[in-house]
Amino acid sequence: TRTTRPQRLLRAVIINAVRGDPDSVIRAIDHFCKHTEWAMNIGDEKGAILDSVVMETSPSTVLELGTYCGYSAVRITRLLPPSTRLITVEMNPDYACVARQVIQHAGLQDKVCVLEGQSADLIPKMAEMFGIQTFDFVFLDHWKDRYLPDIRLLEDCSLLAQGSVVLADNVVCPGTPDYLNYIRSNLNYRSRFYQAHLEYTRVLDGLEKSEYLGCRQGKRQ
Ligand SMILES: Nc1ncnc2c1ncn2CCOCCNC(=O)c1cc(-c2ccc(F)cc2)cc(O)c1O
Ligand SMILES: [Mg+2]
Repeated sequence: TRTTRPQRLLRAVIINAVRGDPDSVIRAIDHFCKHTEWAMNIGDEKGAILDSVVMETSPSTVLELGTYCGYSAVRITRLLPPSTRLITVEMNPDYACVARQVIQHAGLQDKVCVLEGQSADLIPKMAEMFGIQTFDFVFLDHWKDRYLPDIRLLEDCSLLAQGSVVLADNVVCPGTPDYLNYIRSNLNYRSRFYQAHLEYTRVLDGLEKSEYLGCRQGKRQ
């Protein structure tokens, strides 16, 4: 049977990227997506915004929802201090398998845990599984209609602390209107929109960064 797009992306990484060099893995994927085959990685333009938010947050505990081929896992993890780990959740086993190999090619396999399963099932088990209390940084990049239920679930599981940062991809394209409405009208968050473009295209897209302010009452009128 024909290969899948993630398998063709992985082959491009193995052929073109230097093993153990995360930046060459990022460059190889962006080149593949620009010149060979589009794929739904955050990409270089939005990726640079992701980098800057990770660096300004300098998180100790990081959660990513929606691994796909591991591109953003490599982008995030290459910026983390040695003792920090990324937990990334992917429900598609074929994507997870490719992501583990991309992450390994980048030499970051000891710093990333790729969990297979539905975010809704795994979030309530995170604290117990990893012996953590809260996440300093959360990156949302999975099903766009899961952003809102999952941010609520993170709140209900007390996995956000004052100062935690949540960064959401694709808030314009494909779009996450219910999430944006919730997070922008909620006094427990301070949000900022970063205008950009859908990866490897001229279509408008953007990222929404939201800082959790702790649990205050009420909604903005
Ligand atoms: N743990 C979990 N729990 C639940 N669900 C989960 C999960 N883990 C994975 N999944 C399944 C969803 O995985 C992929 C999600 N990402 C996207 O769908 C996406 C789509 C586009 C896009 C496509 C076509 C266009 F024309 C224009 C834009 C662009 C992007 O940047 C995207 O990120
Ligand atoms: Mg995305």
